[in-house]
Amino acid sequence: MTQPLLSAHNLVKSYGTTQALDGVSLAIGAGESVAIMGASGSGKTTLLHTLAGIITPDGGQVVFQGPASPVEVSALSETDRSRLRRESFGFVFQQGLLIPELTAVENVAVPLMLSGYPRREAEARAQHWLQALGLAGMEARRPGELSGGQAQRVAIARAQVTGATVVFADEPTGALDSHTSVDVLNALLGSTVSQGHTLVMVTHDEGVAARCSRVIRVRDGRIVSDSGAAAAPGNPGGHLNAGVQAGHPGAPQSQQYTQQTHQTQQFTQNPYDPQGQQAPSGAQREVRPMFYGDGWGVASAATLPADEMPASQIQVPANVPRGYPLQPGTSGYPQQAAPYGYPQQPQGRPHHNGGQHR
Ligand SMILES: Nc1ncnc2c1ncn2[C@@H]1O[C@H](COP(=O)(O)OP(=O)(O)OP(=O)(O)O)[C@@H](O)[C@H]1O
Repeated sequence: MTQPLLSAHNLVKSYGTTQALDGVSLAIGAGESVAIMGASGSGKTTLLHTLAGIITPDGGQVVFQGPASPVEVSALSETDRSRLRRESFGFVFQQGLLIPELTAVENVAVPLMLSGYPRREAEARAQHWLQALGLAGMEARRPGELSGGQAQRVAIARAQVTGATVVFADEPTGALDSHTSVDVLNALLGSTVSQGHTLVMVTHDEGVAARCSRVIRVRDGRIVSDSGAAAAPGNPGGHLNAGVQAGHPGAPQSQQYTQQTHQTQQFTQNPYDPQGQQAPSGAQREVRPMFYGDGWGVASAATLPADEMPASQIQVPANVPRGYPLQPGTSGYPQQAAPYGYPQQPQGRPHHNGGQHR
């Protein structure tokens, strides 16, 4: 590994008296598939969420190598972390966490719409992804009309549609039978690492972990083994928990983001739908705010048929800043071919659409 794509430096996180992370350091390169394993309560999800900028650590740093410069994820404002998650990271969870009122194609299109793509273009890209993942003909189905494996493939399409550099998955096959698990895992690996992207996945399944290029085992909030530790920069001896040294190239002085005193945001078990958030202004009907694909979205109430849901109901709050540097198509953004027929990443910026989106 020359330059880590994502690195953690001495991460510490406590919940009350529970030490969920106790000095975790690691470095992950582009194109790696990393399985995080460990007993229940060992800190796997906390580590995944901290790497993804969902949880802010009490101590330590997470650095993401953006195309322009390294970004200290753990020091970003909540708004900038949300934008980073929305535009550079993808998420797949055990239960998919699809929006039940929306069709498959709408679910996949939402992250693009949140990034400013007009609905038609977003849905066209979403449709390509659904087809690539073997879901042609199911675009108009709602999550309740899909099998568990199909719903997970929709979730994978949603995670990939923005051209995410890193996909984080938390037990993506945990609710599936073994046959369906293989299908979903093939889809996940084929759409990420096969395109040079990175997959970081929590799993209890040794068979799933065996398909990954690297296995990290966690116990009591510490890394106890790492099959890729020797490859980590600054860790030539492969010492556990020693992944990256202080003074790493991701030092925050080249930070392009607005750094603010970050607020600790308490997430519920569903990080897509945290409590206590205010509905964005301008909502046209009764809505519930959704933290969707790590952007703000507005899902219609259950009474609103999905086919009546205009793009204008999916809005980004006014305080999301423009000019985010990590755009698909930007110099430095991976532009590798899609060897398995997966759609290419979106190119360039979306068209303006009457100011409904940023
Ligand atoms: N929001 C929270 N509030 C309080 N304690 C928490 C919270 N989230 C996690 N914990 C505790 O932190 C520790 C690590 O939790 P975490 O969910 O990261 O473990 P895990 O390895 O992913 O577990 P599992 O495999 O059961 O999902 C556990 O003891 C857990 O009870």
